[in-house]
Amino acid sequence: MEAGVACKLNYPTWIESERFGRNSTGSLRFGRIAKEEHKARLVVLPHFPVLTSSNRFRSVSFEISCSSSKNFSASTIETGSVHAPYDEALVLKNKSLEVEPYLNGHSIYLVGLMGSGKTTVGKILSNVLSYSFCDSDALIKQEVNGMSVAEIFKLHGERFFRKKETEVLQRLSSKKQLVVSTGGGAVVCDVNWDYMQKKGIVVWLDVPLEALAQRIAAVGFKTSVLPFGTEG
Ligand SMILES: Nc1ncnc2c1ncn2[C@@H]1O[C@H](COP(=O)(O)OP(=O)(O)O)[C@@H](O)[C@H]1O
Ligand SMILES: O=C(O)C1=C[C@@H](OP(=O)(O)O)[C@@H](O)[C@H](O)C1
Repeated sequence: MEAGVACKLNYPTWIESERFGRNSTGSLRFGRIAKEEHKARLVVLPHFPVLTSSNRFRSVSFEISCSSSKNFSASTIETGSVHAPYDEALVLKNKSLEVEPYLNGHSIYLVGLMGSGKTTVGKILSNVLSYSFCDSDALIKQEVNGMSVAEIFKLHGERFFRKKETEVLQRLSSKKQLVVSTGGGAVVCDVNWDYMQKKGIVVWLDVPLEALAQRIAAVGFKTSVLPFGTEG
């Protein structure tokens, strides 16, 4: 199974480390379609030391493991460390440029919980890679006359929203050179994975829950409230 492509995307979360203690690590997991009949999953686990005001540069260690399907246990294929400049966006930009030659135009689907940074990271990535940025929630809203996600859930129910979400991902799956910020719940539907991995690479922004809570609290639930337990 092709595992030669080991992408090293670091997604630092040291901003959270400052606020929430000294154990935060950032991790970035993404899948790479090795061949049509196989799906490879590469997992990149960068480990970030905590930001200290004195040092501009820190060594960021990472571990890359690879498995040939969802079920096989991943084996570590590479570990190492990079000297990361402090600017988070710059780290992301530099790593994106490093990864770009391996992408072969594959779209990138960012998944993760609400507040994990799918939109923020997605816009930086699309800019650096000269890809088009898409927000699946925004595409769904366009189809329902600009109604907010909360209004869609309230008026039509979650089942309606999930159906629209799958239709949007199906349409995007035939396109290349996209960076797609998916909705936090897109991963709950298996067929969405098939569409995202058809011509794309799925990247999971795995942010510590404490940091997520702070971010969502800072922007307020009104932006993308999810009336849990509603069925449409
Ligand atoms: N790496 C980060 N460190 C700190 N705050 C972040 C980071 N990435 C995103 N945020 C903030 O978290 C909030 C949610 O980010 P957003 O990109 O909208 O997440 P999502 O699209 O996954 O819901 C925003 O206020 C954003 O500025
Ligand atoms: O977690 C979820 O199920 C949802 C997250 C939201 O997207 P964001 O993750 O972009 O907020 C939005 O798709 C909707 O409220 C459903």
